[in-house]
Amino acid sequence: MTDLKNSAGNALPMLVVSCALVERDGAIIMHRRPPGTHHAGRWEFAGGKVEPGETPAAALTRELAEELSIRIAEQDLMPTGFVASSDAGPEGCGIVLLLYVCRRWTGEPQALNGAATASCQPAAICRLDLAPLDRLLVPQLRLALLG
Ligand SMILES: Nc1nc2c([nH]c(=O)n2[C@@H]2O[C@H](COP(=O)(O)OP(=O)(O)OP(=O)(O)O)[C@@H](O)[C@H]2O)c(=O)[nH]1
Repeated sequence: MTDLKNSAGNALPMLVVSCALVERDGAIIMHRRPPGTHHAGRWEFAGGKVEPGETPAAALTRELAEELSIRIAEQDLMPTGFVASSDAGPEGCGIVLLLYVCRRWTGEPQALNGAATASCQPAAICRLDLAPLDRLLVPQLRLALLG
């Protein structure tokens, strides 16, 4: 457990950003975590950790370039939902996972470093073997896509 605290005395969680990339037919591009990582083989919304000094949008832009080799513009990211867990995470530090929706990007998404991708209609996402926090985001995503 981390002993980092903010000025209110709360333990600082790891901040993680993720993105539902919505294709023209409404399918979402999902990402399967590569071998050797925490939750390897489970599906997630693409993204990753926010590094010190980064904004969430900048971190997501970087992660999508590194993870899927696509480019996005920060103004195309729509904040959509979040989940907070006090005990998830490889170091037990707690995690706040933010979800954005993005409908526009440049490049063809590619799975890199042993990962995989799949196009999945929103109604079918919950049938994937999802990482636990990503599963909690699915109802928020479906609500946002209805609007
Ligand atoms: N998306 C997601 N991440 C989770 C969940 N539970 C959990 O501990 N995490 C952690 O959140 C972090 C996600 O960041 P990441 O995708 O950049 O992590 P990584 O280990 O693949 O990359 P790294 O090589 O930069 O450490 C990882 O430490 C991962 O273990 C979960 O349910 N969903």
